[in-house]
Amino acid sequence: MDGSTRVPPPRNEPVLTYAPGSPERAELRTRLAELAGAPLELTLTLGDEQRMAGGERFDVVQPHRHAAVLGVCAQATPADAQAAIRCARDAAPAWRELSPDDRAAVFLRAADLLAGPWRQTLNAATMLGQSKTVQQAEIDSACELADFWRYNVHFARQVLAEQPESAPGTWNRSDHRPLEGFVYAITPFNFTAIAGNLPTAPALMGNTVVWKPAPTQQFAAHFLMRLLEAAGLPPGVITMVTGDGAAVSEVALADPALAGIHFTGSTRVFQHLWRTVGENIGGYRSYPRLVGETGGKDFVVAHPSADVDVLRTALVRGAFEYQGQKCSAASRAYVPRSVWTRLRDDLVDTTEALSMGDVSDLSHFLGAVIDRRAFDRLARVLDRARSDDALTVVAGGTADDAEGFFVRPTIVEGTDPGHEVFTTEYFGPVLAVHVYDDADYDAVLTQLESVAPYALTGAVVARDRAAIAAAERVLRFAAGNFYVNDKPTGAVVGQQPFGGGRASGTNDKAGAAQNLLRWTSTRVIKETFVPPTDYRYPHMS
Ligand SMILES: NC(=O)c1ccc[n+]([C@@H]2O[C@H](COP(=O)([O-])OP(=O)(O)OC[C@H]3O[C@@H](n4cnc5c(N)ncnc54)[C@H](O)[C@@H]3O)[C@@H](O)[C@H]2O)c1
Ligand SMILES: N[C@@H](CCC=O)C(=O)O
Repeated sequence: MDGSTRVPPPRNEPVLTYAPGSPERAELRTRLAELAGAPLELTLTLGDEQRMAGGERFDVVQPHRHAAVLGVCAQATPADAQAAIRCARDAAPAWRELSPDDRAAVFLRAADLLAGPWRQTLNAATMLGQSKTVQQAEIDSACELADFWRYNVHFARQVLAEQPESAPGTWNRSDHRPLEGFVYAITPFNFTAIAGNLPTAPALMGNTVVWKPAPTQQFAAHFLMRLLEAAGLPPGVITMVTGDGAAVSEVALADPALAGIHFTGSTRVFQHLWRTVGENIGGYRSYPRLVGETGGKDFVVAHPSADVDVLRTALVRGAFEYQGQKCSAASRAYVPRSVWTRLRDDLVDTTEALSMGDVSDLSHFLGAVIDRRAFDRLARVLDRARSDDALTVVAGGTADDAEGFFVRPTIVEGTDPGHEVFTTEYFGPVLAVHVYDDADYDAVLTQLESVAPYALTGAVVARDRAAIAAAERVLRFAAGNFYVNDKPTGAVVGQQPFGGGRASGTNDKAGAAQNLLRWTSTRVIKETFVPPTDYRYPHMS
């Protein structure tokens, strides 16, 4: 990656179909049965040591069958966090001295292992632990993660190759150093790919990392760590700590060597981390880089010229795939009355027919929401919606936790576009619809632009080019990823670099050169070949 070698050109990992009779389907079924049948100890990884964290133990279960335990995990204690930071510090000199090509090779090998022999392990772990259907697991834990690793190597090469001009008689060089200290990567439950990307992107740039996965993603995170080891990641480059992170943050955010935070999760937690760093700012060796991709209240706005079939598909897939638990999920839609008249019954029937259940049965479109907390929160949202005169529940509206945390895909019609259903992130399968008079398209664009604090994803569905152009113009700052005649989910690494602004994050675009730049601290070296030997300038004579 110093410019003298060629790296394999990146390509997006093809999405396998898992159609009946396919070899990938058979292999996945075997792996699902194996992983479901053998509960694991979900340990910390501290250098070459794996042991249970010292705090309270808890079970990691299948969300769609909450009696089925996948493993036992434990809360990391402050002492565990200190041990992790020590590992990161000890591993740093050798890792940053390794050539960029050698570091890149680890992640290119990890990508090939993932796309090949490890594919069904990561898919099965993600399906069982996070209740993803096979389609949702395949685009996440197999394809997107392999893409992150391959494209990051490609983009890192561009970052490292970036060099300044040199005037005659001088040679200027940029030395893209890693940060001085450790990076703290904190990852969400909903994407195994994000869990894999957040610690490895800073590591690729020469940093060592303390990684804390979400407890509800810990099952797949465990296998991810094993995969990185199999790919040749040296011990200590990424240490993995388990649990909810409170004790880890107490230690990590107070450590003078905290060099950066790579976070994805809720706006509330990111703001808490940022605030704590602010309070401790005088105590760090350098200013920690704060990179966070957070919540969303993502919109689909339809114009009277919209194709109803395109709109219906964008809404069903955009709102309900993975139970609406994507930061990018369509959670509010603005539909002109003439289109709603033709769309409503069909959309409701399609939604009511979506099959939901244990994701090991590959025929389902939906699984369960992630845990008891999410279930209770969403059940309360549905209760409120049913008793609110300003809202009409037109599809779904029920939840059942007898076997798993199941929430029916729900559509709520709301007359007031300033209502909470159009502004609050619920992070579940709840789509709010506002029906507007056809003549009010421009006013609707203006209203939806800033009614919610977020600016992550959004989509316009229209055939009229002027309507598309108006949406692009008016909504320029309302989304970091904007879609025309498509659902607002499913960004592909290398094609739609992902991230949003406002309360949705720092928009450092995961899987792009912009993100990798944040994990470097550039030193510029100027060398003068024939230096001056007299301090005086000509104008002084
Ligand atoms: N913008 C994006 O790219 C993106 C992607 C995925 C998810 N998200 C957002 O993530 C949220 C859902 O994910 P979640 O429920 O896992 O989010 P969350 O904020 O509850 O948790 C995220 C991570 O932070 C950890 N955490 C919480 N408090 C902590 C603390 N004090 N110290 C250290 N770690 C702490 C959690 O254990 C978890 O690992 C939604 O708001 C969603 O929009 C955003
Ligand atoms: N990058 C994903 C969303 C990640 C957040 O949950 C998408 O584009 O759907």
